[in-house]
Amino acid sequence: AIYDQYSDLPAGREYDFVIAGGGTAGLAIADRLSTNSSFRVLVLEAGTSSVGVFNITVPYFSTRPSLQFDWNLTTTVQSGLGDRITFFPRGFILGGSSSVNGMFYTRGSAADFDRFAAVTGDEGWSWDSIQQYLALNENLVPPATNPNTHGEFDPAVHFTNGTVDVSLPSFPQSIDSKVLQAGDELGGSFSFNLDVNSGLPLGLGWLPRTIDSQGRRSSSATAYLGYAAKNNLDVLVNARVARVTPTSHSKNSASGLSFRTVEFSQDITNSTFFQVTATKEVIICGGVVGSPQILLNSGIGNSTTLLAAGIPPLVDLPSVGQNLSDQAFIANAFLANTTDTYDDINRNDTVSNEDLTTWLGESGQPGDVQGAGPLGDTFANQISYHRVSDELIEKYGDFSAGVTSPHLEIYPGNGFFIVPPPTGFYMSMTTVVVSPASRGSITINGSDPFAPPLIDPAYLTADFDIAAMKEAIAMVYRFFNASVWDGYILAPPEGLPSLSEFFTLNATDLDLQLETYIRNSTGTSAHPVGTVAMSAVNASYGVVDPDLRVKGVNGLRVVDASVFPFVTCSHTQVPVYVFAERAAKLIAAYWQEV
Ligand SMILES: Cc1cc2nc3c(=O)[nH]c(=O)nc-3n(C[C@H](O)[C@H](O)[C@H](O)COP(=O)(O)OP(=O)(O)OC[C@H]3O[C@@H](n4cnc5c(N)ncnc54)[C@H](O)[C@@H]3O)c2cc1C
Repeated sequence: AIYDQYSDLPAGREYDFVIAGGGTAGLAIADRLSTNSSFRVLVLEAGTSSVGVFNITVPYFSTRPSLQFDWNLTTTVQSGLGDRITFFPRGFILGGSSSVNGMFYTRGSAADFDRFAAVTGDEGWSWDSIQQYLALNENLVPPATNPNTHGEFDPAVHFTNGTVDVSLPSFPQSIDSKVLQAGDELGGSFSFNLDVNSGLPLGLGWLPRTIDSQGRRSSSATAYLGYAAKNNLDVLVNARVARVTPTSHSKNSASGLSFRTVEFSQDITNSTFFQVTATKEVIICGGVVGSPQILLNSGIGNSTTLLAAGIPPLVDLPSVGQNLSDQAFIANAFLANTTDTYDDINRNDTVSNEDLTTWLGESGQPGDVQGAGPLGDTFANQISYHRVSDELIEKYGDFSAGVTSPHLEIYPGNGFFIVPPPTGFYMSMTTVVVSPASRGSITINGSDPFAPPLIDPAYLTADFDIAAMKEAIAMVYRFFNASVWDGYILAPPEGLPSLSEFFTLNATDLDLQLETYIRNSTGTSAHPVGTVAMSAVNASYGVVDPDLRVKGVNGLRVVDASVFPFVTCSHTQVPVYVFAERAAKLIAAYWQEV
């Protein structure tokens, strides 16, 4: 069951597994482990319950982020972004970021997973090996209102028996046919790809999303946890983990320490802590920020910096918090010659209310909706993936996972991204550097376990990243050069040249304009990874081994986006589910054997 107060948990209960963080990975693991009725599982989630939260159920409302369900973190001053600080969204609710994300279903490339296998020396992370976990996770269903999706995906690469509902777009956008026509006309890297989730994502294709057949968000909370009906699974919300502490000595690990006790608080304004000890393992699933923060608070990290922060170092693992990789993102909004966009939904209550009535359907009951109309869908119907030019690769090297893996993602949106200006109708062409070279870090800010950490994604600090973003924006202009857009685009985003000027400006002026625009406009794609990176068993760097056990200690694993050594070329929820599914298997197998 889901509990608000520690005192409400069943008295005297012992737990085999304590999971710190009830997010995307945490709830998937909790569900899988608790299918074994002899395992007793406790999840500690810092945020609130997701049960009955209407706004996160309606897919399009993901464009109206609710600060109540977010950690409200910001980055440090970003030198690559003209010394700006930027918002760094993370879900603060059961389901974690899967409860607030944009619901794009993208797996990454086969090469991404093969690279994971190569750097860890564990074939179990290869593309072929992870198909079984994709199958456990994906439940491809017809979209709400059951439109014809023939030709929008390749059924041979999808799965229909998994846990999270996945569907193709349900609501046609007025730009759909133009986008596809432009791709046909231009060919090249905009050539049609029947399925960007086949492992070979290059090209332009349709975008599946984690939305169910009734047009509702399918998250780790709705799909894996449900209402937590199993009596061997307890979930405590409003429970913020401060640290893990050594429980007993063991001969089986390098440091002799076994971290099986979790210290947490239900009121971070006073320092009352509760402690709970796992008889088998603690699994940290706090995400790319929470997980390194918990480890560092526990004295697991770079001993020198821990001492400086006033924390007694217990295990010297200098990679904790390092290697932060996020994809630079710009939602380039062009003024368009139309009134048929999404813009009014987020600025005109009459339109929004009508759309909500359509989404609710005849019953008008949130639990029994039809999910029709724009609110039952997310904000993009297609997506495209591209390589940068050979010239760039020669100059800077190739930061992608391989030649069939992209550096850039571009996707059209039928409106201004998130909240539009009061007037005007827009078409967005979002550009993302999906294989960044920049690496940043997350460090704790002193010894207060709940003080927000210092988050430095180091956006655009590597020359490759800004050069790649320039190529992405040039691709957008080439895209709009297709004849199907004649007269459709009226004006560029502020700071960019008009469609015709772009091709006539001299190279130096154009480059300068792009540089300024990009540094002023870039923010997070919300896909950070890498701060508790996995590495080969004997590697001199990294934090967890290929089985996701924290190196050099006993009883402690980390499973979430923080363990990816590289960001996949995709949005990151599907890879997180893959890691959670495999981790659950590894954990269950380990404890069944011993
Ligand atoms: C706004 C947004 C939009 C996104 N859009 C997409 C998209 O469209 N498609 C896609 O594939 N990916 C998307 N992503 C990325 C994707 O959702 C994340 O990569 C993924 O959900 C991360 O999973 P996780 O398990 O690593 O972390 P989370 O899901 O964030 O889970 C971490 C959990 O741990 C909890 N926690 C943290 N610290 C503590 C602590 N000290 N004590 C207790 N609990 C703690 C958090 O509250 C949270 O519930 C988006 C992310 C965001 C934020």
